[in-house]
Amino acid sequence: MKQESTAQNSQPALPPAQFPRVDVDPQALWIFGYGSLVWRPDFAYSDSRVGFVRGYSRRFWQGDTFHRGSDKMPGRVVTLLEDHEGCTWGVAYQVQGEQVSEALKYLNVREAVLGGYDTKEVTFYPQDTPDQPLKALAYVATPQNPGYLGPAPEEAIATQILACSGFSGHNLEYLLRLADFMQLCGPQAQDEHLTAIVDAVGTMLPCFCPTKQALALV
Ligand SMILES: N[C@@H](CCC(=O)N[C@@H](CS)C(=O)NCC(=O)O)C(=O)O
Repeated sequence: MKQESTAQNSQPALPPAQFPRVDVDPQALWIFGYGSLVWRPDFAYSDSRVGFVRGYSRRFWQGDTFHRGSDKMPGRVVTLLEDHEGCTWGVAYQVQGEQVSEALKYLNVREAVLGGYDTKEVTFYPQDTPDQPLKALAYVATPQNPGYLGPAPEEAIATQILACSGFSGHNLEYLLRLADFMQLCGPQAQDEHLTAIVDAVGTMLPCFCPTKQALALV
C-alpha cells in the first residue's frame, strides 16, 4: 500500500519530490484546484480566488486507488479534458516565498506520485476580475497515466463512486463536496457532467433523496 506523508513536512517514504515540468517562479505562484483541492488544499497559501479556466471540461475520468479507492476497487476523481468550448470552475491559490516549494513538494506526493497527475500551465480568470487573468499551475491526469479510466456513462460512474472509498474517505464525499462548491459558485457555473452524476446517485439512493412517505416513517 502506498504511504502518504501524514504531515506536510514529514519526509514521505517515497522517491524525492520531482518539481513540476513547467517553469515556475520560485517566489510566487498560483495553483488552480478543480477537484479535492477546491475544499482541501492542505498547503499554506497567501491568497485564493474563485474563478474558472477556459478550454477545459472537468471529467470524472481518473481512477484513484489511494485517496478514494483501492487497488481492487478504484474510485473515480476528476481531471481536465481539453475542450475548446469548455469552462471549468475552481479555486486558485497564491503561494509565495517558502510556501512555493512546500506546496509543490506536498502536491507532488499527493497529486503526482499518489494520484498520477501531471502539471500543466493554465490561464485562470478570477470571478471578480475576469479581465485580469492569471497564469496558474494545474494538476491534470492525462490518458497516458496508468490510473486513467476514461469516459463512461454517468450512471456507471455514479455506481462506481457509491461503491468506493480510500485513504482520504468515501468517493461519494468527494463528489458531493465538489457539487457543494459548484452550488456556491452560482448559476453561471454549470457542470452538466457533475450534475448528471449527482442526479444518477440520487436515483440510486432513495434514502439520499427521501420521499414524503419515507420521511413519514422516520
Ligand atoms: N488536480 C485536481 C484533482 C485533485 C484530486 O482530486 N486529486 C486526488 C488525487 S487522486 C486527491 O488529492 N484526493 C484527495 C481527496 O480525495 O481528499 C484538483 O486540482 O483538485
